[in-house]
Amino acid sequence: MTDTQTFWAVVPAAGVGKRMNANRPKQYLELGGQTVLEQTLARLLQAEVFRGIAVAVSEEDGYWPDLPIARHPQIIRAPGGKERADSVLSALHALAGQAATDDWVLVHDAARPCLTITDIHHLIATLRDDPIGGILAVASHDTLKNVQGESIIGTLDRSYIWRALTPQMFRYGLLKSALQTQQGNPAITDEASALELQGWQPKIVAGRPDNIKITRPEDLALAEFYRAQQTLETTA
Ligand SMILES: Nc1ccn([C@@H]2O[C@H](COP(=O)(O)OP(=O)(O)OP(=O)(O)O)[C@@H](O)[C@H]2O)c(=O)n1
Ligand SMILES: C[C@](O)(CO)[C@H](O)COP(=O)(O)O
Repeated sequence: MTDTQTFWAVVPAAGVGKRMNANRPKQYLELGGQTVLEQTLARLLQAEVFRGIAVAVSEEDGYWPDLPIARHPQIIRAPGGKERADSVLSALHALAGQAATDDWVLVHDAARPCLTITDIHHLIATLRDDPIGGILAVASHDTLKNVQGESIIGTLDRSYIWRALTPQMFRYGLLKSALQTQQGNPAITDEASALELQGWQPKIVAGRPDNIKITRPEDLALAEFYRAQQTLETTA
């Protein structure tokens, strides 16, 4: 195991949060006395493994400059893109000249503030000597149905079905190349799908199911609950 590897984080934070239906993009909603984005970045900084964190924020976004964390020495701002994959690629471009081809990049959604330091360290420890990389994910524990309209047309074999989370951890050069090749492809909703379409088979690493993505209004209270539970765990 080489201890001289370098790790970067990329945080796509340029979405508008349509499904949240709030008065501002969901990453700027209040959570635990700060914004969701600040809480997510705090978890990444607390892991004490990243050389730098590139955050993709919308150009029109008036909220970002007012956040104290925007001036943190490890934070690098990048312009957001039309889709999440474009924002991630933009953040990778912002690391050009600093990140080496074989450096690791962990891409983590700004909308996932319940990520634990333990899961960051677990993902890195599991994949740091892997040639490709992989993702945190959660195995499905429910029966899953294939549906057309309002009718069930089949039942999926759930032993093959996992829910992808973030961070998704890949080598800088490989990830940048895959996202550039797949730019504009609407099927690319995470980093792993871009690698898959290039013929790679990223690894799955079991992560905590409370690492939820704040997507709909009810998710904010759930995130508050999970973070409170995590605090109890760490102080027990
Ligand atoms: N053009 C985009 C779209 C999304 N994201 C980010 O990608 C993460 C996951 O995306 P999602 O949950 O879909 O966020 P939104 O696109 O904002 O949500 P919605 O689809 O409801 O608008 C979020 O942190 C979001 O800010 C981004 O950086 N750039
Ligand atoms: C990257 C991701 O969070 C993995 O589950 C998910 O694909 C993001 O999808 P979204 O539609 O951009 O929220």
